[in-house]
Amino acid sequence: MTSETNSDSKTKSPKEERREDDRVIIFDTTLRDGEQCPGATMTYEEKLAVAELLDDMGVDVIEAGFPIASQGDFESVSEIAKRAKNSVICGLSRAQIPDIDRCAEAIKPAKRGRIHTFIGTSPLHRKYQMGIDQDEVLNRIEKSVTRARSHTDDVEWSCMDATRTEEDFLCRCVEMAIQCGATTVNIPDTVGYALPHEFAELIKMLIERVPGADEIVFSTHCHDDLGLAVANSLAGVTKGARQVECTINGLGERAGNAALEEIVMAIETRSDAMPYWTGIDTTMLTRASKLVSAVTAFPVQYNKAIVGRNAFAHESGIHQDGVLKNAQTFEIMTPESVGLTQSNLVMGKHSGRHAFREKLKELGYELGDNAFEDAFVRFKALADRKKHVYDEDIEALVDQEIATAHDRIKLVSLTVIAGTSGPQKATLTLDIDGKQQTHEAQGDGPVDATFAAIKAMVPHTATLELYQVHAVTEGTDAQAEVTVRLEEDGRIATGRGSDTDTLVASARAYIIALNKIFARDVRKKPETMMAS
Ligand SMILES: CC(=O)SCCNC(=O)CCNC(=O)[C@H](O)C(C)(C)COP(=O)(O)OP(=O)(O)OC[C@H]1O[C@@H](n2cnc3c(N)ncnc32)[C@H](O)[C@@H]1OP(=O)(O)O
Ligand SMILES: CC(C)C(=O)C(=O)O
Ligand SMILES: [Mg+2]
Repeated sequence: MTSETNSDSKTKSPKEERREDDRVIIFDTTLRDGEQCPGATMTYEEKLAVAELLDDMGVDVIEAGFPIASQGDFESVSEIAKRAKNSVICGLSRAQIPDIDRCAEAIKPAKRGRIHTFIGTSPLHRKYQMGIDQDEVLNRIEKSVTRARSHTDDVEWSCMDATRTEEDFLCRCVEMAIQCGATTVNIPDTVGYALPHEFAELIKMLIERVPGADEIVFSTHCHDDLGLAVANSLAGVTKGARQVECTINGLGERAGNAALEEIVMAIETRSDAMPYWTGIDTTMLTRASKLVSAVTAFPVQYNKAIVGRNAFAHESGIHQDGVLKNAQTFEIMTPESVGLTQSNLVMGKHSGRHAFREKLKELGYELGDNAFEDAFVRFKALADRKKHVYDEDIEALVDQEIATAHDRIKLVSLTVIAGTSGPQKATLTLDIDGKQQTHEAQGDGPVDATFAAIKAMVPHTATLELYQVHAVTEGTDAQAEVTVRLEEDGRIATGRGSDTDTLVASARAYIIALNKIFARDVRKKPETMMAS
């Protein structure tokens, strides 16, 4: 790599020069492996929305779920299969006939469907997970892949824990899968154990040694336990793998999977050093990241490559100076290439009303004159205290104005009767539009009773999509942090409440989410809001 590799003289291979052999198939498993990480469960509608975006973005294969896992998973895979325009829709199944048949049924509506079947091959998985020997593993590969091929021509087979499997045995397993009709052989680093040079050698070894290897596609599926998932996947590609399994924001079991956005942008940005290419519309990466973060309620870390909020931010003077003169001094890719419509407006205490109005417009606010003046005065006060004012600060500043002006509901007091003798009751006092009201409600447990009391006093159509409790600290006096997600007309509002009393935290979280829904309605009509 020379200093010129990322300069004006950098030569990217034009599209027409791209060789079909160098195309890397992007297999997204956000809806399957991604959803397997604790707390990332998505609703049916959320899965459909994510799948639609992945399809539009040019993802080649969408692993939509594990159909035997639940009726819900079956239905979402099936609906995604029905709706997909371009992507191949894939379902996962163990090396068991009922799993495979259920998967085949789920992907049936797809224009192009794939069955993905897997089995553990390592000594640990053979002995402890399944209690079977090498011959039985081979027998199950034969039966499962053959069964999958009886349903479809597109069959992927995976050797779970491949990187801790004896090489000779792994070769025999891969050979068996190919003989029985697997068209893609996926090599998972299930526990994120491999180092890049080892993973590269493993792919090379399999391609060189296994008969029929040149007839099929080798795939990588790397986990990030040592932070090497992307490096390992790319190392595999350099030795012949042509499918990479990955997820948006790197979501997935434990530390996650290889991040799709990082794989795609590494291939795109370093096309001077690697001949590979993908079919992904990179300008949709930011949207995809935001959508997955919103539906899973998993925040994206600020310094996350490609999609973190600091990924293209420059705050220090020397960097700002360089970027203003030529962005390439400190940027190896443009924000626009990943779909960031980055503003040239750097907001600070020296900004004036024109810039502030433009910024508000860009963020989707149109305030009346009085509201604008109020917001501008508070923005100036904030900029005096803060070194850099981010878009989020301005949004919070204006939203807070809207929220406080329209904080229709406030919690005044809550008394709950719980325990085994039942019925569980909540007596709740709320301040609604400045007037105090009290209501007693019964429920199926104290949380249900509390929410029933809120619903009785503040009738609304939003439905409860998620209720989650986390202990912020340890011990029986821990602060409980409750997350409540409400859905109304396809839009989500999330509320977080904390208190040492879980029920008070629950009531707070619900009320915050409700207030957000009311504030949003007002935000749709800014002038009305300001007039009120
Ligand atoms: C590395 C990965 O990501 S693997 C995918 C992990 N994802 C998931 O597990 C999510 C979905 N899973 C589920 O909903 C459930 O685990 C189900 C429906 C698949 C199975 O549920 P259950 O029948 O209750 O079994 P349970 O999950 O407790 O145990 C797994 C069983 O599958 C067996 N098994 C595990 N992997 C495989 C495989 N690839 N092929 C065949 N059998 C397997 C285990 O040995 C165990 O069998 P046993 O009951 O004979 O001991
Ligand atoms: C099911 C397989 C592909 C998997 O997720 C893994 O091994 O990590
Ligand atoms: Mg995995």
